Formats: sequence, structure tokens, C-alpha cells
Amino acid sequence: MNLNVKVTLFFVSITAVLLAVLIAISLYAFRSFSIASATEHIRTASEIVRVHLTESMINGVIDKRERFLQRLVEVQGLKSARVMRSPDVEKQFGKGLSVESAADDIERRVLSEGKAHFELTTVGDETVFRGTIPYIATSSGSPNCLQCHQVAEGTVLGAVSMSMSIDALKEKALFTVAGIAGVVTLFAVLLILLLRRLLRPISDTANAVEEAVQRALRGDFKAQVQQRTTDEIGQIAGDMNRLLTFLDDGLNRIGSNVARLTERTPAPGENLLTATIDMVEGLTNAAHFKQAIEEDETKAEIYQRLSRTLQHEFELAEFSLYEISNNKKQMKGIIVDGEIADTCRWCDPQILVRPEACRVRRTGHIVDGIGHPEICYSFRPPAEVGERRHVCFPVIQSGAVGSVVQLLVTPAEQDKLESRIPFINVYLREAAPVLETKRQMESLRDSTLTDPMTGLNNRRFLEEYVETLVASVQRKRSHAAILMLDLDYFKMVNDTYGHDAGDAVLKALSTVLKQSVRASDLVIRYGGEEFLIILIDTVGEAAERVADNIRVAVENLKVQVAGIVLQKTISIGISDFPTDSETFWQAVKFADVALYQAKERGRNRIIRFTPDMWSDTKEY
Ligand SMILES: Nc1nc2c(ncn2[C@@H]2O[C@H](COP(=O)(O)OP(=O)(O)OP(=O)(O)O)[C@@H](O)[C@H]2O)c(=O)[nH]1
Repeated sequence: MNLNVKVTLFFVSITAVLLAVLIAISLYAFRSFSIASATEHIRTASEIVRVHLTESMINGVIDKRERFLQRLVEVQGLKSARVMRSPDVEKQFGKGLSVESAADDIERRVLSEGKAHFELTTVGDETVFRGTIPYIATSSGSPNCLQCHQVAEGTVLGAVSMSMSIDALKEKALFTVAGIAGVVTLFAVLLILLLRRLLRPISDTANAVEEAVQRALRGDFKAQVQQRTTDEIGQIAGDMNRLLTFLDDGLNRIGSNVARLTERTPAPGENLLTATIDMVEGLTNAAHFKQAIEEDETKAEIYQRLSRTLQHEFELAEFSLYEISNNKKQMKGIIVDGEIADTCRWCDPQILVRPEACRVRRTGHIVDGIGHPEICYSFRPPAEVGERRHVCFPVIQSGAVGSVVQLLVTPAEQDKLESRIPFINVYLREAAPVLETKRQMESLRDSTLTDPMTGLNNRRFLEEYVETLVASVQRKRSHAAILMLDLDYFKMVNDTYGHDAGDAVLKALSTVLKQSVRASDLVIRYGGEEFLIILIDTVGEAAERVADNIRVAVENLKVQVAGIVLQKTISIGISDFPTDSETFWQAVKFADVALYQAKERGRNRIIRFTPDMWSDTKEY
């Protein structure tokens, strides 16, 4: 119910109640006035009758009294008039005319009690006021009652009974009340109309503000409220318009800035406010994501965070992350559906060894399989999993595709994914420079931990890794065999054939060493022509067997340099961690001590460390 209707109803109700009260009061007042007026009228008439009767008695024409009463009744308003004698008067003067006796209980009571009686009765359709007034004997005045009547003062001499119609009075009263009610009603109607006129700008402005607010809630801030007056209501309309314009302008500016960042513009008819909130929220989350990945230590952590974001924030269950190798010649699976996996899923495995087969890697653009399901030939989901749509994103690092993110959805979910593509793009754009920095740092770190000539890890790597290694051995309560290896008479190669020949021998030796141990074992170029091998979970004879295999392989190794064939032997010292020493570096020293023994005892041999070889009591 709007304000205008409410106010109208309120005033109509108030007017109706006021009118009812006014009519009731007026009717009551008129009734009281009519009764009082009729009473006075009858009292005056009874006094006239009394005076007339007294004068008639004095003048001796009392027998003409009936005619007088008939003439009296002709007076306007009077309906009947009758006098009656009291028993005392009847006793003195005899019974009067036939109509001069008490006709009913009221008259009898008035004659006996001497008290006037008035009443309002209805005769047929007529309202009649009847009054019966006693005449009391009094000694005052001249002549007075006691001069003729032989009764005591205060005796009831008789009574007069009169009736008069008050219909005319009633009619006048009703007419007057109706007139008053009409005037009041007219005044109320005029007042209500005036109020409605005054309220119209308020209610129209309120309706317009309400409509503008409703449109604003739907994201449309273009509504304007018509300014109808120059008072406070007009001020409210003007302020509302300024506020709407300000919000519309501000939201458009925020929206276009955010749209530039997300490359997403709200669709026609879309709620501008919620779309902008969504976009700002997406950007804020992306900024938090960037802050988090900047504090991550490794690329692997970043990929895992990205994977969790895809799962939880974008509610994707099926997706794969790939990384392009530094030399751009290979592509490696990183994560599939949130799990670490080094394969590809639902793509031609060719892309792993020939990254150009991956359309994203080749073009550097998003490959949208939602709009064009057949766009990429390498995407081959197996028939049994049902229909899938794919969208693949490049992560551009230093101007080239560094990683690829593949998202998969069923056709039913494709709209949801499509609406999120701009945000996913923002996340990947934020991730790209961080991934690139981590990649550069990791390759820099790798270079400081790797011997460039042989490609083996260097001593620095061992120093960094030793803590993990020792913790792993201790946790598993296992052993690690430490092999210290040194080529025999290597100096001679350098001296005789030059350093290049020496380098060629060292490279060939590195390959032999790598091939002779498990992938989980560590082969380290410990220094110059000295190598260290750590055989994980290997003890006693097994370690010696591996060492002997290496010794034999080196003995048989023929290195061709500048037309000559070089053949060398190697000496190996072995110690066991933690059997020989609970300190890792002391165990390394013991392997070195054993190696010295191997050299001492004629080279091209393996010597297992025994405590008697170490006389120094001091801890390493
Ligand atoms: N070509 C080449 N030579 C190296 C490299 N690092 C160390 N050497 C040489 O390796 C030789 C090590 O010789 P020594 O340890 O003195 O003895 P050796 O000739 O191997 O004889 P034994 O160890 O006693 O059997 C030195 O001549 C070093 O210059 C390298 O990276 N390349």
C-alpha cells in the first residue's frame, strides 16, 4: 500500500469516527434541548391555565373552562390539555366535568404526590412529550388559593395534563445534524484532496526512488528520479540522481579497468555490480595467489598450489599441467587431476618428445576446444570416458611457452568453464613470471651444483644434500656404501697427451660410473680426477661387487683421443656409513684412507676400510 492510499485511508477513518461522534453529540444535545424546551413550554401553558381558571372563578365564568382548554389546544404544538380536580377540591366543589378526573396512574400519582411528571412517548409515528403538573394551594399572592379553597396550604388542588408533538423539533434537529455532518464531510473531503495533492510529489518521488533502488540492485544504475519540487523531497530526488550517476560512473570505470585486467566485459543484461564484484574478487584472489607463489620455494610447490587452486577455487576435477624443457625439445607431465604425474593424459604421447605437436606450445595461444572441439589433433580422450571439452592455456615465460595447462570438462560444464576462462588466464599470467624466476633460479642453482664437464653433481651438491641423505639413512636404519675412486697415474695422460686427452678420459669415466650404479645412487665429481659414489641401502659384499664392476669396466674402457687409444685403471676405497663412523664426513674420510691403501698396495684394486687403517683418534 503506497503512502497516498495509506494517508487517504487514515484520514477517511478519522473523518468517519469524528463524524459519528459529532452526530451522536449533536443528536443528544438536540434531544436534551427539545425535552427542556417542551418542559418549559408545558410549564408556561399550565401557568396560563392556572391563571385563567383563577380569573374564571373570580369572574364567575368557571363553567366556560372547557371551551378555554379547547382553544388552548389550538395553540401550535400543543396536542391536548386537560385539567383535573383533586379529591379535596371535589369535596368542596363537587365533581367537575367528566374529563376532570384522573385518567391514569400518572395523573393519580401527580395528584397524590404533588410532583410534576414529564415523559416522552411514541404515539403511532409521532413522538409526543407529555407533562402532568400539579396545582398546589398557596397563601401567597392576592387573590390566593386559600381565599376560595378550604384546604391547608400545600394541598394539591388539581393538575393539568398536556401533551405536545415534538416531531417538528425532531425534524429540525435531524436536518441541522445532517447539515453539520454534510459540512464536516465536505470539509474532510477537501482536506483529504488537498493532502493527496501535497503528498503526491512525496509518494511519486518515493516510488521513483524505490524503482531506482530496485534497478540498482539488478546492477543498473542508469535510472533517474524526476525532481518534482524544490523542497526537501526535490532535494532527495536530486541527491539520489547524483548518487546514481556517481555509482554508475564509478562502477563503469572500475569495471572497464578490471575488464582490461581480466579481458572480460560484463555481458549485456548482466548485473554490472555483481559482475564487477566477481571480477574484483577474482583479481584479489589472483593477487593473493601471486603473493603465495612468490613465497613458494620451488616450481613444484607453485605447480601444486596452481593445481589446488584449479580444484578448489575453479572446481575443476580433470586437468593436467605440463612443463616445456629448457632446451624446448621435450614436454614433461607435472600434475594430472591434482596428483603428481610425469605422463600426459588424453593427449597423443608424441607431445612429450615432440612439443610442437602440442597446439598451445606451437602457437602460444589459448586453444579453446569448447567452441571448436576438433581444434587440436593431439587431444584424444578415450571413447569410454564419454565426451569431454578441453581448453589449453599457455604459460608464457620469457616470451615463449614455458608450461601448458589443460582443463577438461563435460559438455554440461562447459558454460561454467567458459565464464571462468578470463580469471584462470589472470592466475596463469600472474604465475608466469614467478615460474620463470624459479626456473632461472633452479637452473642457476643446478649449474652451481653440477660439474659442467662431466654433468655429474659436484662436491657442493653433496654438502647441500648430505643432511637429507643422513636423515634418510637414519630413518630407514639402513646403510650407505661410500666409494672413493681415483684414476691411476692420470697425471701421465695430461703430461703425455695434453689436458684435452685427460678431459676426454674423465668424461668417458663419468659415463661408465653413471651406468654402473642405480639411478638412486649418487655419483659425484669430488675433486680433479677424484670421484665419490654413494650407494644407497647397500652394504658389505654388494658394495664391493659394484666397486669391482666399476674397476673392471674402467680397465676395459678404451678412450680414443686424436688417433690414439687410452686405457686406464682405477683404485677404489670403500667405507660404510654408519658402520665405520656415525659421522658421514668421517666415513668419507675413511673411504679416502682405504683409497690411499689401494694406491699403496699397487693400484687397480678395491680396498675396504678397516679400523686399523686409521690411527688418528681425533674425530674428523
Ligand atoms: N685433464 C684434466 N686433468 C685433471 C683435471 N683435474 C685434475 N687433473 C689432473 O689430474 C692429475 C692428478 O694427478 P695425481 O693425483 O697427482 O696423481 P696421478 O697421476 O693420478 O697418480 P695416482 O693418483 O697416484 O695414481 C693432475 O695432473 C691434475 O692436473 C681435469 O679436470 N682435467
